[in-house]
Amino acid sequence: MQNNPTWILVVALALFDAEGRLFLQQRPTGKHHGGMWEFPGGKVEASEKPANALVREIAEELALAIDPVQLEQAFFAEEGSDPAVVLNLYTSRQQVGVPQSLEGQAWGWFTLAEAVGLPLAPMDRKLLSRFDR
Ligand SMILES: Nc1nc2c([nH]c(=O)n2[C@@H]2O[C@H](COP(=O)(O)OP(=O)(O)OP(=O)(O)O)[C@@H](O)[C@H]2O)c(=O)[nH]1
Repeated sequence: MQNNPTWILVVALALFDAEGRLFLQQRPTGKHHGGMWEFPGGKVEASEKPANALVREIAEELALAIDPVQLEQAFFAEEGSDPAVVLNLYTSRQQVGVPQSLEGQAWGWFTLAEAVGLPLAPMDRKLLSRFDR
């Protein structure tokens, strides 16, 4: 990978519970988009496959074991430059139990109508609008 990439790949998960509610978490203040609500996930590291990066991020952030077989590719979004962030969103309806916020973020399960009322990271708002309500 080049030292100054023009884009970075971020993987994120739209995780739905049995009632069709969506899991979202709040970004820590002080980080890019601090205080905004987002899908769990993070940057894909060099030499990592995107789905494996997502499984790793969800384990690190929420102590949840996501089954890659239950991941479905959903939508892409792109934002900014130098580098552009390309967000690859997956969905899963795997029933996971209660997440543990290992990094201390607030989190919750939201209907899509509730989710759009939250302060969302801009790409997340675009991505959410793609789901049927
Ligand atoms: N994880 C995640 N990142 C998102 C979302 N939407 C969005 O714009 N981003 C942006 O994508 C980038 C991902 O950064 P991250 O901080 O979550 O990734 P990370 O944990 O691997 O990185 P770190 O080592 O910098 O903490 C940030 O610029 C973040 O603001 C989203 O829904 N989930």
